Amino acid sequence: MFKRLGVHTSRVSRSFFTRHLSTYPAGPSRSTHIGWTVAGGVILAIASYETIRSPVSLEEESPVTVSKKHGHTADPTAPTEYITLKEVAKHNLSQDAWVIINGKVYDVTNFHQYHPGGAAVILSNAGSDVSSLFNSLHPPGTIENNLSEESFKGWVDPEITAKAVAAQDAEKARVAAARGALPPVETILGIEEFEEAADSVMSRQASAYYHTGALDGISHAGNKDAFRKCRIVPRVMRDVSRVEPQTTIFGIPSALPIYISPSSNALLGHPDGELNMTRGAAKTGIVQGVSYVASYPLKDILAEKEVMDELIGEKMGMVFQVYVREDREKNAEVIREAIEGGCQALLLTVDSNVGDHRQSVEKMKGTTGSAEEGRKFGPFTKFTHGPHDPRLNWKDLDWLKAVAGDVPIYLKGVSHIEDIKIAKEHGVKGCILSNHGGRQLDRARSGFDSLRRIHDQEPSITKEMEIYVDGGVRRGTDVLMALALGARGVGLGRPFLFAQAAYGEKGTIRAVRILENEIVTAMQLMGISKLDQLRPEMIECLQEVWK
Ligand SMILES: Cc1cc2nc3c(=O)[nH]c(=O)nc-3n(C[C@H](O)[C@H](O)[C@H](O)COP(=O)(O)O)c2cc1C
Repeated sequence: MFKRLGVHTSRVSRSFFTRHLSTYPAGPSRSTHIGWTVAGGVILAIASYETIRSPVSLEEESPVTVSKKHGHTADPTAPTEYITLKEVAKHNLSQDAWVIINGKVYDVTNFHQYHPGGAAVILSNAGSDVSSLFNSLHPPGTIENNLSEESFKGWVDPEITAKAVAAQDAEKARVAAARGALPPVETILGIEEFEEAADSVMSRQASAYYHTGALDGISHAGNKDAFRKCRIVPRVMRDVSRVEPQTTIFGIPSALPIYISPSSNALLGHPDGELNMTRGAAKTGIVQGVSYVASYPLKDILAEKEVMDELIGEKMGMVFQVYVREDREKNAEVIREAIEGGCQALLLTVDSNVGDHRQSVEKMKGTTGSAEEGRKFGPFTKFTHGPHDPRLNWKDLDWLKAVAGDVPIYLKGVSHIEDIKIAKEHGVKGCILSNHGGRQLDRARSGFDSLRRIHDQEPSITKEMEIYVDGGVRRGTDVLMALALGARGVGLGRPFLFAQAAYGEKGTIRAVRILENEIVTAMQLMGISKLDQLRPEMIECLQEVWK
């Protein structure tokens, strides 16, 4: 539910978090209550992503008291008073909303409107225990990164939540066993095989979050289909004993024409989250795209980059993806932090000016929305969309350019050829043709189909500015087909999320190695030894019926 936001993020220090850990009530359920731990200054996720709703009901609770004394306080720092479920239940309004998360009560009245997943899910659960829902979708660190210290209202008696805690522990044990049962990473032979491995170690909700597309999933499925429509016409009898798959991506030298497309919430899959990708990208020489809403704090990712730079003896490739928020000042602060930390380009995501619309994930949250009668919207009703800013428009590029200084800007999520031309006029370095992995506008054309369209209509564009593609790329041949039609490189989102979820850093490296092998072999079989020998004539695609 919660993610880092521009507003109300008065960052609570780690000491706030650890203090709360250390004051957690003593007693039998203490060791089973918390799904998080702190190691070496880094918060490690061992949160269980269980599907349970708390089995606690109001009926199970003792009288209407606001608090009750706890009898066994062996730990002098343990709370002696608890907030009753009945008291929490009273705070179930948008102007007064409390929730229970892992035995702690939080006031989210000033937060719910900024919740990236929408206010509705918080409000429909206000006044209740949302631990299972929360744990299944949020990485550790979420609370302290988003809620102020004052939001913490107190504790719920651990005896009351013991059943829910036990269920979460069972899930933790299941995940540990599933990780132990994973086959060696070297047995993964194609990047799509990571999905099954990752699904076995993730909760149903976390898997759904990674897999899902918007609404009917037409764009999501269409992304892979777009590549299936095409065939390669290889050349023969050429010396391909030496092959060079190297190129530059976003102006950064890259071992391969691929990059890790920025994706949020890597921590949902693995305790090291985005750091797995930082390490994997550095060690294989490809570029990592870091999401504006990465689950690890940006400063931790940048610190890991520094470690990697030292290790590999050069600057690893890292670019920062930008979401424009209503609070531009806070926005600028985050972007400057990324640049100062060594990010070499900015990818401005332009297909997400409002939040997503993913029915399958919504279903799991159990939100119902409104069923009130009456006309809700008039012409040009002003909508609020959580942290996204629906005002985003071309003029914002002047603001971003001023913040970026010399750092080049690329637009991520472009489909229409006219938008590419406007972007060029605004001094943007390049565009990423993408429909956000089919997660935003369902039925939006795939990035690869947009590339084909450009190639048909105005192929010179790919010479005038850098064009990238993402969405549905799963094989080395997909990469080469995109390059043959004018792309400089391609991004992969889900494959790296799943790879790191199942195998951590090793998964990221293995995914790169698999793609490297496929790219090099396909280049040889196509009769080319360098990427610039790829030609559009080597690709033939089924034409759409309307052509
Ligand atoms: C779970 C998930 C989270 C994502 N988060 C972001 C994000 O924070 N910012 C962004 O610009 N794109 C995000 N994307 C989109 C990816 O960058 C990329 O466009 C997409 O995943 C490409 O499609 P693919 O998954 O088929 O490779 C996300 C995608 C997924 C699957």
